[in-house]
Amino acid sequence: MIRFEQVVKSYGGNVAVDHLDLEAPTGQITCLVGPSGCGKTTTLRMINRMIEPTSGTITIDGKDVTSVAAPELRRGIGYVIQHGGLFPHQKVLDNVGTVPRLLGWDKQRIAKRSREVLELVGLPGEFADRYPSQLSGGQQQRVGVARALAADPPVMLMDEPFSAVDPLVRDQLQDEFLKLQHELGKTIVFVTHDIDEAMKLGDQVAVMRVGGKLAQLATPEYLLAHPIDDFVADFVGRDRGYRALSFQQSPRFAVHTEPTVPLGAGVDDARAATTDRWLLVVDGDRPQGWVEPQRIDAPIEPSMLHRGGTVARAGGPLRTSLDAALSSPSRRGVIVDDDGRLVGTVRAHEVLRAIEEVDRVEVDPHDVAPEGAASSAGASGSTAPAGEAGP
Ligand SMILES: Nc1ncnc2c1ncn2[C@@H]1O[C@H](COP(=O)(O)OP(=O)(O)OP(=O)(O)O)[C@@H](O)[C@H]1O
Repeated sequence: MIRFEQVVKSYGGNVAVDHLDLEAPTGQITCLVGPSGCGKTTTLRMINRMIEPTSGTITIDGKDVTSVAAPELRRGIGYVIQHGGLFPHQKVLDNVGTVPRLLGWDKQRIAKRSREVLELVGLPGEFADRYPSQLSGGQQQRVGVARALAADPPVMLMDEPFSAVDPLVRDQLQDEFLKLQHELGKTIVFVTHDIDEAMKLGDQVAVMRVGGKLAQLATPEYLLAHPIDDFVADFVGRDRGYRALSFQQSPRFAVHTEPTVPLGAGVDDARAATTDRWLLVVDGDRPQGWVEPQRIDAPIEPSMLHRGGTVARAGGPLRTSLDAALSSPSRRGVIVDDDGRLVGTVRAHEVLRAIEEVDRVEVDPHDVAPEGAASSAGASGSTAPAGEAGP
């Protein structure tokens, strides 16, 4: 666990981080999020002593970070920054081997491990001999992650690692990163200014306000349900009720059997299959898209399918089921099992009924502002430990 106790960093008269108390639990992702200049990067860099605190202590697993020489400390902590922070004149393989080299590993072991972590982040062998400029932004970012992982440090610090890539690639990198973390279980502190990213990645999210104060620390689900004050509520966004659905698993609402026809079915078969305007087309047991039987005049082929509409996994978050229903041309959301096989369909009003039946996460009694506290409950930081914040 990484623990901040009353940590202050000031530059002359300016306080960048103000009496910060924060715990980043072992094996979890703690996201630091907040407006520009609120002290996120300063907080992160104090962990590996790239910045020294003015006062207060930071410990990793109970050990004060100042008790270890800074270079040695840094070798034991993975660090990833925007654009990957790669050395432009070194090949990918050499970039990845940076820390193992500093640790004095022999060449063979460094090369073997470097290839192994590159594989882990989805960059097969052929990338090893390229220079960073010969990679896309997303690939450079992956190399940055591989480099941080090379010596298998228990702790990783990540400063806006995915913010320089376009939204689609970012989404993909985030998904891969979560999968990797699921396997590796590192203790991660992750700085981002993007609340969606923080909510997606964080086991817990620390919202900071300008002046370097912690406004609230809680699970994403808890933050959405119980923002401590207007600042946090504004920051987590106006559509937070809807977003909170991402964290609510679907109760087992009834899924209806949906009439289907296979790809290649003729006009008559399609018209006989349903009296509804829309008909679901499948390939084997996998949904492909919708057609309007009354509007087709030839056997169904892929180009005729209306593919608008997401599919939702049975038992997945309510938000995806609602999305599936609302985005479907038939207004019936397609539900599939874990292998993508058709289970049936659901309508938006049925999902909404299920939503009404789900309890909101309970407020944590420790989360209430003490009598006479300054204008907001979060003035001295409010923490709802991840363990206590679940439903
Ligand atoms: N070396 C420095 N000298 C003086 N002030 C600094 C220094 N580094 C940071 N600051 C100030 O400390 C405050 C916190 O900066 P920090 O970079 O930690 O914020 P941040 O939340 O990471 O911001 P951003 O999201 O814009 O990167 C800011 O007001 C910044 O101007």
